[in-house]
Formats: sequence, structure tokens, C-alpha cells
Amino acid sequence: MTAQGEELISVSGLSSGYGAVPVVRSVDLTVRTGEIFAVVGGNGAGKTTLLSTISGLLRPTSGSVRFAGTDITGWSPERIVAHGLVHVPEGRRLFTGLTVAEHLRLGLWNAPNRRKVERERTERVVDLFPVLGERMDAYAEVLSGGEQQMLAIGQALMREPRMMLLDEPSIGLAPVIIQRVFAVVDRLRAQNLTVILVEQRVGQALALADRGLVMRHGRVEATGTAAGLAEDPALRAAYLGKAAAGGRRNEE
Ligand SMILES: Nc1ncnc2c1ncn2[C@@H]1O[C@H](COP(=O)(O)OP(=O)(O)OP(=O)(O)O)[C@@H](O)[C@H]1O
Repeated sequence: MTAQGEELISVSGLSSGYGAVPVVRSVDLTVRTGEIFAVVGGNGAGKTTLLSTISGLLRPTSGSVRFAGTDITGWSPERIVAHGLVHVPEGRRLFTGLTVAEHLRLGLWNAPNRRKVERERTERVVDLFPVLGERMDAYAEVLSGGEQQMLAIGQALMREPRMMLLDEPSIGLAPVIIQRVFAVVDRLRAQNLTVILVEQRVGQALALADRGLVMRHGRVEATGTAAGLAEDPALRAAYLGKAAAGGRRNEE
């Protein structure tokens, strides 16, 4: 177990891609326990590929990932999950024909103590997302987009992870629902869960995060505190839209 503020994950020189096509190029990052770390950047910058490489879905072509004091480079996704690092992919990836309760149970599918902990962990997920408690017998496909996102996060939380990789949770959601999902991520941080958050909504992600990085063409373009990144004039102009860049100019 790592204490709050201690380094939980350290990614060094990580590169990966698809076949012979390199996408992630020599990325370095470290995240401390209890932090929300935002990864932002334009379409196709390599954010999803970076998360998939950290979670073992893609093998790195070089570099290393050290998590909770152990080198997990090249481990299978199942082994990485068992070590406390879960990945909530973009698009939620729920199963048609399975209910909310079945999805939550599935989150524990290969957990050694699943029968013992299922009830208590389900209660914790429902405490975070009360709407799931009201819809336990509903099939995933009839849930709203927001409920599906909550279920995807809830399923990952059934493992009581130390770290969550959260890919584009806001996609396709109404602003009020995005706020609700982000509020839960904030609450999870207060419970010492560490999060790497990939987001297209750069302003909102940086407002929530402690630190972060900007990716461009698979490389780290900038890294630092979320507040520092949000105030950087070049980054504001590139990723926060004309209005934000204009606002900055007006302030100066
Ligand atoms: N399965 C795949 N096979 C081949 N190329 C892929 C695959 N997935 C992504 N790519 C390519 O890798 C590059 C990076 O994609 P990635 O999805 O990691 O970027 P991203 O920053 O997450 O973008 P977005 O925000 O649009 O999801 C893109 O050029 C994309 O076309």
C-alpha cells in the first residue's frame, strides 16, 4: 500500500503502436497516490493508446511501467487488474443482455474473494451512484448514456482498485451529467483513489485534475500542474478554443 502523496505509477520512455506504426513515443509520467492526472490533447494524439499500453492491452515496444513498487511492463491485463490498476475504456463497452447487477458481478469475475465481498462492494458502488441501485435489473442497453458511464465506472470499482484509467468519460453526455460524473471522480480522489483521466474537454479536465500532461503526435508536449497548464497561453490557444485564448489576452 502506498501512502497519500507517494509515487504510485511511473512510466518511463514508453513507446507503443499498432503493427509497425508507432503512436506513443517515449512518454514519461509519474502520478502520486490520491491525484487526478489529466491527459489531454487533440484527436489522434495517442491518449487512448497510452492508456491501453499502461493497462496491458497493448504491449510496449520500449520503456517501462512501474506501479505500486512493481515493474508491470508486459504483464497481462488480468494480472494488472489483480494488482490494483483498472481501465474504464472509451465507449463504456457494456454487454447487451446483461443487467446492471450482472455487470457489477462481472467486475469481480476472477477476484479470489468474490463471493465474500460482492454485497459490500455493490453497496459502495450504489452509494456513489444511487441511480444504479434503482436499476439493478435493467439491461445495460436501456440505460441512459450517463447511467452507462456510471455502470462502467462502478464495474471497475468492484475490484477496489488503487488506480483507475478513465478514458473520455464525458463523451456523448449532457453537461449536467458530465458534472455529476466528474463530481464522483472528485469524491473517489477524496477516498484516495488515483486517476489518470483522458479527456477531450480540456478545460473541465484541468479544472478537476491536480496535474497533467498534454500529448501531441504521441509525445509529451507539456506537463505540470493542472492550473499551470490551464494558464499556459500557447496551450490555451491550441486546446481551450478562441474564446479562452481571447480571454487570456484580455486579462493581460
Ligand atoms: N486499433 C488501431 N489500429 C491502428 N491504428 C490505430 C488503432 N487505434 C488508434 N489508432 C491510431 O493511433 C493514433 C492515436 O489514436 P488514439 O485513439 O490513441 O488517439 P487519442 O488521442 O485517444 O484520440 P481520440 O481523442 O480521437 O480518441 C491515431 O492515428 C489512430 O488512427
